[in-house]
Amino acid sequence: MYICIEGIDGAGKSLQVKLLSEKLKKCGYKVIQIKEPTDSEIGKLIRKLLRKEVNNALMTLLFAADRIILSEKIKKLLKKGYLVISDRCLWSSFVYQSIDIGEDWVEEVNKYALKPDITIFLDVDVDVAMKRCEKKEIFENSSYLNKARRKYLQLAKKHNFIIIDANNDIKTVHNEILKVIAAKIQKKE
Ligand SMILES: Nc1ncnc2c1ncn2[C@@H]1O[C@H](COP(=O)(O)OP(=O)(O)O)[C@@H](O)[C@H]1O
Ligand SMILES: Cc1cn([C@H]2C[C@H](O)[C@@H](COP(=O)(O)OP(=O)(O)O)O2)c(=O)[nH]c1=O
Repeated sequence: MYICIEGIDGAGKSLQVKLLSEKLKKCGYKVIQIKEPTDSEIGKLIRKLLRKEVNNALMTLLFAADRIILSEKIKKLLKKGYLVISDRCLWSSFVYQSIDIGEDWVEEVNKYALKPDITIFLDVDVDVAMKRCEKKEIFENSSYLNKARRKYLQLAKKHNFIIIDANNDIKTVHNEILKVIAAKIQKKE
């Protein structure tokens, strides 16, 4: 099963991916934790370019390329019975890249990227997220984050994301994620 945790910067994704992975490993599952952008050469280039204002079409293509390589790896892991838990996935491109250039082309270039079986959207108020963020990447300003949050909520409706209130404390959020995932895993077994 391919599980993705999504949300704006500061929602708590990387922390919750880690907590969920550790818990599921303790329960005896084979778990792989991943992240987008990845640590590949393309991922490294993306991180470098994120610090500059780069053409959005180029960023869309780079994110998609990074993701298509990753998708091939995920497919192999799923075949081996792993639970793959990701910090971000193609939905991040649907949110951040489509703000300027619309969703259709973003969807087209991500046609060959794997879609997660379950997407958990950590929904956090922008002011709470900003307080949690120390980094100053171009994405982290309040009007941008507000637009991104609204886009996530639209996608959540369309693609059945599970929405979790990420304003709550770390343990409460973790327990809610666990409840949802446990129910999905048991249903599949
Ligand atoms: N529910 C929470 N309550 C308070 N602080 C949190 C919570 N979740 C995450 N944090 C803290 O906020 C910061 C950003 O969390 P992180 O997991 O990196 O978010 P993201 O990956 O979504 O950007 C970290 O310092 C983390 O410890
Ligand atoms: C995966 C992905 C990330 N991003 C952006 C969102 C983030 O601001 C940035 C870096 O992602 P990330 O490392 O998750 O940021 P952070 O650790 O600060 O939460 O990349 C996109 O714009 N499109 C994408 O497809």
